[in-house]
Amino acid sequence: MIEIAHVTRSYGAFKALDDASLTIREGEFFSLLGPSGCGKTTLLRMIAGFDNPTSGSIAVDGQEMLGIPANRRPTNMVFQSYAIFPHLNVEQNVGYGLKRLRLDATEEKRRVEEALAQVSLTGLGKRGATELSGGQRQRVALARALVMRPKVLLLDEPLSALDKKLREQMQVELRRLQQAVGITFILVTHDQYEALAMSDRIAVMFGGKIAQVASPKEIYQRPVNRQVADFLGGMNFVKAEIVEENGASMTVDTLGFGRVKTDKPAAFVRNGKAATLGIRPERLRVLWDDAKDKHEVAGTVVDRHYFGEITHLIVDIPGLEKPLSVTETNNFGADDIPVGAPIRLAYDPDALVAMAD
Ligand SMILES: Nc1ncnc2c1ncn2[C@@H]1O[C@H](COP(=O)(O)OP(=O)(O)OP(=O)(O)O)[C@@H](O)[C@H]1O
Repeated sequence: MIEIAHVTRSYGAFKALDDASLTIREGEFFSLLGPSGCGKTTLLRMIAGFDNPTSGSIAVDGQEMLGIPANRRPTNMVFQSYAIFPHLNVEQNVGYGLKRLRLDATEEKRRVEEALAQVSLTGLGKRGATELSGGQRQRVALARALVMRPKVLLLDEPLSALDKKLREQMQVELRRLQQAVGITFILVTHDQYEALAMSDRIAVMFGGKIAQVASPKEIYQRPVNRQVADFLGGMNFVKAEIVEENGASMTVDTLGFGRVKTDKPAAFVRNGKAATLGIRPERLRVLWDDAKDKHEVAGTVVDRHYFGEITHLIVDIPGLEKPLSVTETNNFGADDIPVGAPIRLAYDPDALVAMAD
């Protein structure tokens, strides 16, 4: 278990990390997600021991890490630029860190073999480091970290140099590997899909602060504020006025959707009677012909964008400040709905989430 408590890292007056607190559980695949410059790499480097907090503490399994050099910590880092040694072969690259442990030759060989098998590189041990594809180099870098049997593996944008197909394949593999070896993985990424696809939990960061920590589904469906909602994909925002609050739910009035009862997230910050409701574009469904739904809004299609398997419809709803963005599959012909056509959209009130502005 990793306990990050009130960690701040200042560069002069600038705080790259500002009072960040976070608990990462043992065996968890945890991602630090946020835009460039939000402080995620800074945090990862401090866990690794390559940098020190200006204040605050970082503990692994109850042991304070401050003052412990990187090579004495139960962590190991895989870098974005894999930094494998070009003059060594795969085996030598993977076994490099083991030299320090002075294992006997058989044991060293066994551990290298084991690490190569974990990343599906069995048989490639004698290959030169320069005779590998990008994906294979990435695996060597992973094996080189795993061979040290760290308690925590730290990954700094490890897939960003790979093309899209390979990246998606490696995401699945990394996730499978993490489950197989059972050690804690902490991944730094600015790619929301990568974080959603791989993680048990995600911390979303902005400007040196942690905005939300939750499961991928919770982060996507119940973002605590507009910034988190926006970063995780498209979101329609609707102005609302709170009529009644009742524990975890509340009733709000909107001009476009009328009066609706919605969930109130635990972290909801009250700002008088005003609130913002969010609904993801794919949670609005086109109602065809005479189909009826208990919850529907009616409007006019003002724009249409074709994306092959899906169509994006922009729908003007009377009373709403901004038109709604709707994602519909093309199974039923959403790609043929003409601009200017009247349209009705069904929604599930559960898909409307209240958030702080
Ligand atoms: N040595 C340094 N001196 C001054 N400022 C720094 C230093 N290192 C990092 N920063 C600043 O701290 C902030 C956080 O940097 P960090 O590398 O953690 O961001 P990041 O979220 O990982 O972004 P990226 O995805 O671009 O790497 C940035 O604004 C960066 O410019």
